[in-house]
Amino acid sequence: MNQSELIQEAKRAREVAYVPYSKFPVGAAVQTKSGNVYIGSNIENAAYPVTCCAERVAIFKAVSEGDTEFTNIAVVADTDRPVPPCGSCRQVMSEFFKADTPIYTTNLHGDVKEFRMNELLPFSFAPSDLPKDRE
Ligand SMILES: O=c1ccn([C@H]2C[C@H](O)[C@@H](CO)O2)c(=O)[nH]1
Ligand SMILES: [Zn+2]
Repeated sequence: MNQSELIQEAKRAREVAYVPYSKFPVGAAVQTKSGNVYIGSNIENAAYPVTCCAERVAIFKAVSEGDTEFTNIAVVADTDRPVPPCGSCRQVMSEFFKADTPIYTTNLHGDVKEFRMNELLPFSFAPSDLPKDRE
């Protein structure tokens, strides 16, 4: 799936966002090496902090299917500039994405800004930072 098709999938996900509190729907679509595409939308909760962002829903759907090798992701919201993924989602992306994995951020005006993983979260805490001598 090419960039514009992936963005279309993210827009489709945005349509089913569960956002009764913020009324701010976000959509994401992530693609894996196996060629599968997983879509996610933000899912809010009356206990507000329990909310999960669209990006993490999409990534967790893939990982929960054993599909953990990602090639790219698209994120869309109705923002003036292409919507920047939050810090928590960047950390989750960094667990699975390579340093050069493309992240397409966009909005409903058709603005697209492409980043690499290491641009969105440089000097990230990584699995390799954990101590190795733990049982
Ligand atoms: O990149 C982003 C930024 C925000 N949100 C969600 C979280 C919350 O439901 C709403 C407002 O922050 O948007 C996402 O899903 N992705
Ligand atoms: Zn987020």
